[in-house]
Amino acid sequence: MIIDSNPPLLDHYKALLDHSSTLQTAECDGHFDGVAAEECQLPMIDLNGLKSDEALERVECAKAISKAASEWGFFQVVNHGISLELVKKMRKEQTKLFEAPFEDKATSRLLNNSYRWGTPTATRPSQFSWSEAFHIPLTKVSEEDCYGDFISLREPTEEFAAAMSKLARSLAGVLAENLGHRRQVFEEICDESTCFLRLNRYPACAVSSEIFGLVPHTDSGFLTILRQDHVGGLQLMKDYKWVSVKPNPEALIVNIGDLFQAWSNDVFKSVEHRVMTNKMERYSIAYFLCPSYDSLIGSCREPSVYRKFTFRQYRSQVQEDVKKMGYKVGLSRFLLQDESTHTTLKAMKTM
Ligand SMILES: C=C1C[C@]23C[C@@]1(O)CC[C@H]2[C@@]12CC[C@H](O)[C@@](C)(C(=O)O1)[C@H]2[C@@H]3C(=O)O
Ligand SMILES: O=C(O)CCC(=O)C(=O)O
Ligand SMILES: [Fe+2]
Repeated sequence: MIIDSNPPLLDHYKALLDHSSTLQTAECDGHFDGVAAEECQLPMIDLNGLKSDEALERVECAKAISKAASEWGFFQVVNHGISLELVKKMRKEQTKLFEAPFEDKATSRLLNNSYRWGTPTATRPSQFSWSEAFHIPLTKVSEEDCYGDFISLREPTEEFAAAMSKLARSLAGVLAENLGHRRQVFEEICDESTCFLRLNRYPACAVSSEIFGLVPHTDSGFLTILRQDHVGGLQLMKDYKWVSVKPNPEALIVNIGDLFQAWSNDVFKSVEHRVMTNKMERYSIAYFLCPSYDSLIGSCREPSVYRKFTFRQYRSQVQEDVKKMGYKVGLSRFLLQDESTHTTLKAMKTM
């Protein structure tokens, strides 16, 4: 059996796994239904439509984006303006970074000291994340000092982050406009202070195919753009079932985050997703478009489903819940009505 020891995921989780007589996986916790998830074709949007000379084509493209954001919460885009050459350069440098010895990644203050691995707070297998990541704040992307011995990562990261940022803002603008708002509304509340790039690596996992690469969650920000490699493993909730997203080398995946769901008053959906492990390692990069900490997120329509809150309040509530309960409760914490009922239902679901 090939066990990846960088990072030392197995050493860390062994005690929890050893606890049960059989290998206790997330299935035993009721998180797997025992049926292989069906592969789905996410709505595919050709972004050339937004630049068309024909007004009708531009409108149709914008409508297709909004439809996908409200029916799926997820879609994929092609002709997004990020070249395959840049994606390949990024992958090469990302691989070099993660291949570094564990101690270097964990202790050398790399990339704003943003290295994370596994789930330190996990008390049972369903809470494991068999993965490692760097969260690079956009404000740090250009700082040479952040890169240490990995300075060749700086140039592609800078270019990649700028392109993802432009794309995320443009998509958020289209979605806002389709709800009757100004395209610039997100330009005004999103600055670089909270947006970040997350470099993910999911090591090969020979322990069980039923351990998560990344535990089920919704993203907290406005919008996420993801580049996944050819391995696959991303699954999302569609019509109360987990479905797998087929990798497409030319496409980027876009998903709505909690704050966009709140802002749109539940028109756009922040959908739960997770990453399954594989016998092959997998890489991905996600860009998170977030508002500055103190901007107030209210609903763009009345009557509002959620009370107004800032991103700072939302983040600290998520962190508090994860610390206290081991999972994120999320948006239902901020519902104006039936607050306690929703929180209880969500808690029961994740038990
Ligand atoms: C334990 C957790 C931290 C996390 C929310 C979660 O319940 C499950 C996934 C985590 C994740 C992964 C992607 C993003 O980086 C993140 C900010 C998110 O929205 O979900 C983190 C959460 C977090 O650290 O707040
Ligand atoms: O790696 C993936 O496919 C998904 C990553 C993800 O969901 C996240 O970083 O929030
Ligand atoms: Fe996510």
